[in-house]
Amino acid sequence: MSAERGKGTVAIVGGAGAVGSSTAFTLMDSGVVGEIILVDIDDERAAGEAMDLDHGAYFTSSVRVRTGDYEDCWDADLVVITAGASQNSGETRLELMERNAGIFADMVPEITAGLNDDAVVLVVTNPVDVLAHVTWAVSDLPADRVIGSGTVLDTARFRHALSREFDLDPANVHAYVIGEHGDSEVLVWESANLGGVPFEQYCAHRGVADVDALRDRIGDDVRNAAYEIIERKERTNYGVARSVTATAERILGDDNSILTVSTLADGQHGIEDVYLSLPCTVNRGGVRDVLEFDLSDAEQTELEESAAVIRESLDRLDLDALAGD
Ligand SMILES: NC(=O)C1=CN([C@@H]2O[C@H](COP(=O)(O)OP(=O)(O)OC[C@H]3O[C@@H](n4cnc5c(N)ncnc54)[C@H](O)[C@@H]3O)[C@@H](O)[C@H]2O)C=CC1
Ligand SMILES: CC(=O)C(=O)O
Repeated sequence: MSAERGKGTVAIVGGAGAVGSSTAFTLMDSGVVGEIILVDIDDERAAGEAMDLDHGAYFTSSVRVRTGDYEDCWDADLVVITAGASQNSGETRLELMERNAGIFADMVPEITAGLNDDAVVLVVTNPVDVLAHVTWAVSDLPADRVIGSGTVLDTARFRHALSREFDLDPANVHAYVIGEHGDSEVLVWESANLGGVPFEQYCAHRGVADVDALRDRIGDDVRNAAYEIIERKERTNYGVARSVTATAERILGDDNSILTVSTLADGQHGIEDVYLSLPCTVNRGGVRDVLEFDLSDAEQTELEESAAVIRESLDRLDLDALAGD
């Protein structure tokens, strides 16, 4: 790691925006980061955010926060990309694709041209699966070092909903959301468990009368969470900041943690050559391995449909042209 005191350097591209600056704020408390570099085309706002954040370092940690340009990413251990347009109320994540793919095609080669060999790039901008794929395609980076923030946030929303429903410590809730970070995401009930007790068995234990209705209600809440928040405050930033910080901590801490980040599927569950979220072991090298696990037949079909949604979007982009081939 390159930063002072053996801690990591994180560059946040889009760092003056709501998600980027909120992520910088939460990263400052992580204990694994020594320097945060905010990179943004809005130089003035980035400078203001960096000053404001850096003053807070007095109270929390020895993290230094400063601004930089794309070349400053080259010294980073982790580059988080939050740059680009965000959804308006009622807009889907996929509707941002054309706007943000163009930005990525211009920006990513400059960010990655001189990147550390062992740096990891974590894409957050939506539609995150498509843009992680674009980042990989327009750079020379190996796929295991290009990660999308994926459904880490959706998995947190799912676990949060279950823990609130049953008034249970979230640490005892084990459940994943996989597939697209978007409307076609898949809540995996087949392996969901509360303290090791399978979901349906736990529902019986707690006297849940209509398990299907509970599944539907929680599924709708998790899938629509971002729409509900954006309708009220125009954006989501705090939940995602915490989920990106948690992912950054696991990467920089070399933790071998299992997270549902977006990765290039390589035959898992019969899916190939598309970035989507599956449970992955994450460490300093990025994605170490991708897990396959039990899905019901319906969940397997939903996952295939989710992969098809992402694939159709990718097919609308000319990846070769974006890569300048
Ligand atoms: N993956 C996830 O779980 C989530 C993703 N998002 C996505 O994050 C993205 C950012 O959202 P917000 O921060 O709310 O938007 P924002 O508009 O507040 O910030 C975007 C920032 O990107 C900067 N920017 C634009 N083009 C740039 C370029 N070429 N180089 C450097 N900086 C550039 C802008 O100046 C701005 O400061 C959106 O695409 C949003 O949908 C938001 C929440 C959750
Ligand atoms: C905006 C977005 O992707 C989210 O909050 O899930």
